[in-house]
Amino acid sequence: MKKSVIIVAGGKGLRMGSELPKQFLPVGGKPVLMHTLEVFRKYDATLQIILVLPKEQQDFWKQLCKEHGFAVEHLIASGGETRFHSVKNGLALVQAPGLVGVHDGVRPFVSVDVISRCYDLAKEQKAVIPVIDVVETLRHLTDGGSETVSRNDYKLVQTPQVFDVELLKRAYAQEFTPFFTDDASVVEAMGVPVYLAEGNRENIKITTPFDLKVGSALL
Ligand SMILES: Nc1ccn([C@@H]2O[C@H](COP(=O)(O)OP(=O)(O)OP(=O)(O)O)[C@@H](O)[C@H]2O)c(=O)n1
Ligand SMILES: C[C@](O)(CO)[C@H](O)COP(=O)(O)O
Repeated sequence: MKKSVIIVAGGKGLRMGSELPKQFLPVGGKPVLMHTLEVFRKYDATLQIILVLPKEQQDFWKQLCKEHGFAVEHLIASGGETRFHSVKNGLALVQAPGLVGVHDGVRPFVSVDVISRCYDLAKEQKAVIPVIDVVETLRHLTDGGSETVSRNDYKLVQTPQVFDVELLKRAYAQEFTPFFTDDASVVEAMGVPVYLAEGNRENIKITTPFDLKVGSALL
């Protein structure tokens, strides 16, 4: 079965606040994005990798690849206005039938085990996402104040989110709404259930300068 992954790195990184876009910041001597592509290549030597980058960053990325002797083969698609639009641009390069994963470029610490589990389960389940337990106490904000809710009723959602290609293409043909914060929410909007798989705690999304410090410690 043909397998692809769309690695989205088309965002602005506003919460990181760095001049260099966060996907290019060095962790352990090389850009975040190179770690991310490498772990997918390690998972499967034949996986089609599609990297989504803003148009204006594509030449810089190619230059970085030369400088680092980075040889992981991949296609490049252009970033869109939101994550939804970036995924849609990447998806245009994927052909059915098969499985396609969508992964945040800024999640370089996903494990090969988690990638493998999500693709394996997606052969049967069609829509699979990795999640982890909530380890802190959760409060829900109400009109008057706030109240404790059971953390056992919630999960934290990660990527890669893996789908049957034809299903994901149908999902992404829907009109965008701001409620679409990940790929599962887009698929669910068609009434299709999503299967939960175990993620890995190290699979953090590098969002703020604090996450970069955690990332360096994880290497
Ligand atoms: N228009 C967009 C917005 C986000 N993303 C990608 O989606 C992933 C998760 O988004 P997030 O961490 O929020 O990245 P940014 O949108 O860049 O960050 P911020 O919200 O702080 O600006 C990132 O890999 C980001 O590059 C994307 O491909 N295209
Ligand atoms: C897809 C995601 O990483 C799952 O946790 C998350 O929803 C991305 O959110 P963001 O708003 O782009 O940070």
